[in-house]
Amino acid sequence: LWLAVFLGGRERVRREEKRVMDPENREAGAEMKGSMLQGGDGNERGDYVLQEGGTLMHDGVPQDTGLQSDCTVLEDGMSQEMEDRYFEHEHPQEYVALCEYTATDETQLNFVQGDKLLVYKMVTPDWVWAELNGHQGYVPSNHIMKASEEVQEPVDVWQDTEYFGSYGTLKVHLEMLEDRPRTTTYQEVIMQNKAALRGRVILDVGCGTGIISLFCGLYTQPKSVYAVDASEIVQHTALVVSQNNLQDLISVYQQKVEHVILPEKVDVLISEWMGTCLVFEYMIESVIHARDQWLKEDGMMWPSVATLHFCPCSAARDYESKILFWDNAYQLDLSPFKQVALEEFFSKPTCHHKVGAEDCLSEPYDVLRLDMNVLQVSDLERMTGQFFFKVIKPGPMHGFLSWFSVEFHSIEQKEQKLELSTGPHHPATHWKQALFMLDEPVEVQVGHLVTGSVVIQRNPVWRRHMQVTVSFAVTAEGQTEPIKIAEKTFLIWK
Ligand SMILES: C[S@@+](CC[C@H](N)C(=O)[O-])C[C@H]1O[C@@H](n2cnc3c(N)ncnc32)[C@H](O)[C@@H]1O
Repeated sequence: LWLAVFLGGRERVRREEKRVMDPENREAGAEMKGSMLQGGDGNERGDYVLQEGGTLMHDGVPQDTGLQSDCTVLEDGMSQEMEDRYFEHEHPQEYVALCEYTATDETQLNFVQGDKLLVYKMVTPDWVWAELNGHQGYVPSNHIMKASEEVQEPVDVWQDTEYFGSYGTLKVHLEMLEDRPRTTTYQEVIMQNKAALRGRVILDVGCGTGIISLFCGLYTQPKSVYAVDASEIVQHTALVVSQNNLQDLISVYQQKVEHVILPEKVDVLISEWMGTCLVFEYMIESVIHARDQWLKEDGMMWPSVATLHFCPCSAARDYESKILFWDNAYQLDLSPFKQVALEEFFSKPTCHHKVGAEDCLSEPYDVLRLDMNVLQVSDLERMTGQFFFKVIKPGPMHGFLSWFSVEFHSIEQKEQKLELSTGPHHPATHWKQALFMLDEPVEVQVGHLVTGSVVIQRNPVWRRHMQVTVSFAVTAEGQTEPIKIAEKTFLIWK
């Protein structure tokens, strides 16, 4: 659900620009005598001479300093125009000294490593005019770097600020609470296991408003419930717990579950962690960490199993409105926009999309089945599933529809389970379905086979994101040569 906020939110931009310092240059002492500037390393920089009249000479060649040639040189080596220009019109910028520097005359500044200097102007490629502790003077440019570059801001590859920020708003939680198929499934699981939960310790990973913990407190008599969430919403959750007089049973922690220290191990770990295409957001990783850290050996995971389903489908309305539209609009051929439209509309799945069950062209196929008791974090990097569809309804196959379901195993009756499905044959949930549109439809007939694979590759940098590659072949009944072979990769969302 974070997605909606994320898409509208501000993305962090990784700073590509990085100043590379040459340690030899940095260490080399620069000399300056009077108005003569000398390059510190004595190599390419040569000699600079600021002549009367303001002309800066480099190895005898006049340099363009951006100054008028008829400006007058002041006693300290600065021209009047420099002063005007630097001090009245330029905004000084903060720089940091990379190492110590001892001035070789009174027009230069002394400084030590870490000093913060205000730089007014780059006078030559090697010298800047700067200020330190109220004194102004020349500073060799290879001894300093911009303060903003000083410490590379660590990139938040989990985007936790935005992520937990979005879960800190009530709008997101209201949408989840209003999703009755979702919320009542968790309620039912707890009620059905009421007897087995008596005296047990429960961990609610990502408790949000606390609804699951509150159900546990209300319907069962657990020993204790630990409700953990890193978003600010839990400040209110703690009040709600007291308001319902459940503070002796439920303890609320505002922390990432990876960092929480609980007083004891737990019998049951319950969490609502599922995202688009089951795993987007990769909160599942936090659940696995919590399981390994806090669940007793024979403890119960809820959900116990999570399954991703795919199904070939028609989506004529989407294809017509987004792609065919460009063939003829207002009696004009706008088809050159079709390629742009494919990129813009169909390079990512259409999420939270409701496709009718009547648009499914075959029975769905379980492409991934995750056993939450044994799943490892390393399994999440690349997940591959196969599909094998037999077409039961003819039509244009515009793409694949995907959704997930989760199972909750009973604590006492091993065979009994409760299921929450987000598919088109079940009551709509806030997840709806994800539609993976092909670039062009394939006509399929009853009996055709659509076989292939789905690969979910987690983004190696942005840990909440992934790409989904669907490869498939369509083969007519009784034939061996496919009518169509294709592959398409979709981003969710980076
Ligand atoms: C999908 S919401 C579910 C909220 C609530 N359990 C419910 O059913 O209404 C997921 C919640 O998990 C929290 N969360 C995600 N990752 C977490 C982590 N690593 N540690 C703690 N909380 C986390 C989020 O802040 C969010 O409130």
